[in-house]
Amino acid sequence: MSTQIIINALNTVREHKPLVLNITNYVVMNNTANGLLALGASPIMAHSRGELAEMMVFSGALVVNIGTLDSVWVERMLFAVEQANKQGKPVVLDPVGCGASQLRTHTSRRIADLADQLIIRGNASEIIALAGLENATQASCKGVDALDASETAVDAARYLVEHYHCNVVISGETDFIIGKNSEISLHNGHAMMPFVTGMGCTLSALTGAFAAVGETTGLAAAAVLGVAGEIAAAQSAGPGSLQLKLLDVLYQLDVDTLAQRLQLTLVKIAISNKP
Ligand SMILES: Nc1ncnc2c1ncn2[C@@H]1O[C@H](COP(=O)(O)OP(=O)(O)OP(=O)(O)O)[C@@H](O)[C@H]1O
Ligand SMILES: Cc1ncsc1CCO
Ligand SMILES: [Mg+2]
Repeated sequence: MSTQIIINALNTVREHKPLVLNITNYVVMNNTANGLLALGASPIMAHSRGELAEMMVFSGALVVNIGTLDSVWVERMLFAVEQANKQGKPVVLDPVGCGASQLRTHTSRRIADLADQLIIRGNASEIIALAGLENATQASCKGVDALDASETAVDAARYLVEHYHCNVVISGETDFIIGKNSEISLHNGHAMMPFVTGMGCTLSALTGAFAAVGETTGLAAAAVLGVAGEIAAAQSAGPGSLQLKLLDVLYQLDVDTLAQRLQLTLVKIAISNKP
């Protein structure tokens, strides 16, 4: 069932080419725009207050990535989220480096509080820091790279799902897609992937493309990037080639290869007695 949802979502993105509005960091603007194009979606990077409201009208989703934050960007991000809410559009939050500074942690929480339809995609350290649970094992967050295994962030992700009424994707060697009604672990990807900067940011951008066509769990993006990443890595001598090869593989990825390679496990499915 999950496999079919992923395939349908990829076909729909390619058919509809949704516009994804990104307020993202200086490091990854190029990677993530190219990732969206290779997937079959249409990126726009914008952060001027003078155009965000207009652009949100015809964008399918908003991706807010706090990677190179400063005071001007904080205000713009909150304004953009208000516009997304007004238009009934989903918001993907990438809380890059959450926990590394109070500014990042505080801003991530303000954005998450504000967004009506929210998906959070972060690495384990960011998810643990964002949740800030008192009994959490201390997340080690010194910068933008994860220093914790994704498994250790599952309780934090569950807390975020409840607290912000959102869906959460924890990326890492195993990705976890955590929602109110289901939890899925995904074992695709390749150990070379974290050696390319912005791989997680690309995942968040792709999450925006899928959300724009109604796949708001984050599963399809994690599955597609995981499979594309492992195929690309197998053909790459190192991170330089991987960064380029990934775009070719995303562009060429056919749904049969995707389905054959998927390694996902349904961890939990909610039992509901509601009709
Ligand atoms: N050790 C690994 N093995 C397999 N896949 C991995 C591994 N580490 C990361 N990935 C994959 O790489 C992608 C990015 O995840 P990662 O957790 O590295 O993001 P991130 O830390 O937010 O990256 P960045 O901040 O540089 O954008 C995901 O698709 C994830 O599944
Ligand atoms: C390296 C880096 N620093 C701020 S954002 C970013 C890209 C990966 O998240
Ligand atoms: Mg990241």
